[in-house]
Amino acid sequence: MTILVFGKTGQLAQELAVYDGVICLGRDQADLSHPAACAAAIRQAAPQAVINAAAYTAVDKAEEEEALANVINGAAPGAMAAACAETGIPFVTVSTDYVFDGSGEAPWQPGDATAPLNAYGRSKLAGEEMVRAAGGTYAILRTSWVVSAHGTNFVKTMLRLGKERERLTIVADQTGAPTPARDIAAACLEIARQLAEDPGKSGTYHFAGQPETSWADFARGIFARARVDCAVEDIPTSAYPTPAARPLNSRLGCTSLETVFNIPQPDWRPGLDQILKDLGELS
Ligand SMILES: NC(=O)C1=CN([C@@H]2O[C@H](COP(=O)(O)OP(=O)(O)OC[C@H]3O[C@@H](n4cnc5c(N)ncnc54)[C@H](OP(=O)(O)O)[C@@H]3O)[C@@H](O)[C@H]2O)C=CC1
Ligand SMILES: Cc1cn([C@H]2C[C@H](O)[C@@H](COP(=O)(O)OP(=O)(O)O[C@H]3O[C@@H](C)C(=O)[C@@H](O)[C@H]3O)O2)c(=O)[nH]c1=O
Ligand SMILES: [Mg+2]
Repeated sequence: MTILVFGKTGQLAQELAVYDGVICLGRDQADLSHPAACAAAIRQAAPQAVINAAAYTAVDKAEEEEALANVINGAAPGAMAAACAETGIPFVTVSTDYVFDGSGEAPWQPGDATAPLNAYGRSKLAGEEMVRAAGGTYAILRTSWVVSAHGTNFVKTMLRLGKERERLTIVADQTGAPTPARDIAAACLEIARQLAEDPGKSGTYHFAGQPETSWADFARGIFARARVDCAVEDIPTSAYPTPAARPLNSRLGCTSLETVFNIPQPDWRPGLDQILKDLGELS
């Protein structure tokens, strides 16, 4: 199966790039701030499926650049989905826990009401709506707290800060689950393959690691595994002000992905160990 991937340098894109039959388009080949160019790239490459692994992911900066975030996270996947619908191929795109308002303590299910707290979440939700409206074969895969050895993420930030400082204050009242980009890549490919066989599986699904944790406990776990000597002090979100508000409850209910696609939730702990090994922080 030939699969066209939007994104080349990002966490997910780099994990997809290692598979045979995957062609990754970087920003120089397809700029998502020009949605029509993304549609044209699909028509030109004539793949058997498309995965969108590119996005505007700078959550705080999006507050100042909401219009640009809306084009990259909204109109661009919309145009990709329309081009895929035209040519009759499956489209897989990735979305986020940040489409929810984070209320309550129950895991969010795919059909639950969305109410993003920030500009990034609104832009991702706009993308979801445009992808559904395109009327083709699609999967929207919402995930959370993506980590890998590549790009920028919480694991790499903690390793950097933890080596510089004796103590860090980390929010302890945001609950969710880290998700290794490597597992998301494998899931996206399996979903694309199954959608090509059965377009009836189209829909919105959740995919996150397990078990649930907080950012503070996750930081402690990273330091324990990598043997970094840095104390973590729990703080409430109110003590860590940021331009963008973040949801307190980021739990994602992932059972429908397992029922429909037979893709189980990964345990993020061996995934973290593999990332630390890839970074040379664990032998
Ligand atoms: N990171 C996370 O914690 C989470 C991510 N997600 C979603 O998962 C998906 C993958 O995220 P992740 O791999 O972490 O993202 P990254 O931030 O690691 O990478 C984003 C990618 O998008 C590309 N990109 C950004 N703007 C453009 C543009 N205008 N034209 C072309 N390419 C562009 C970047 O390219 P360049 O290097 O050139 O800027 C980069 O390759 C996204 O849909 C994201 O919203 C969901 C939940 C959590
Ligand atoms: C560096 C640092 C962060 N934090 C907090 C801030 C935040 O609530 C949490 C995680 O920080 P991050 O910068 O990784 O947060 P953020 O970039 O918002 O992470 C999100 O990215 C987008 C793209 C998503 O879709 C989400 O699923 C989620 O992964 O840790 C501290 O409390 N102390 C610290 O020293
Ligand atoms: Mg971030």
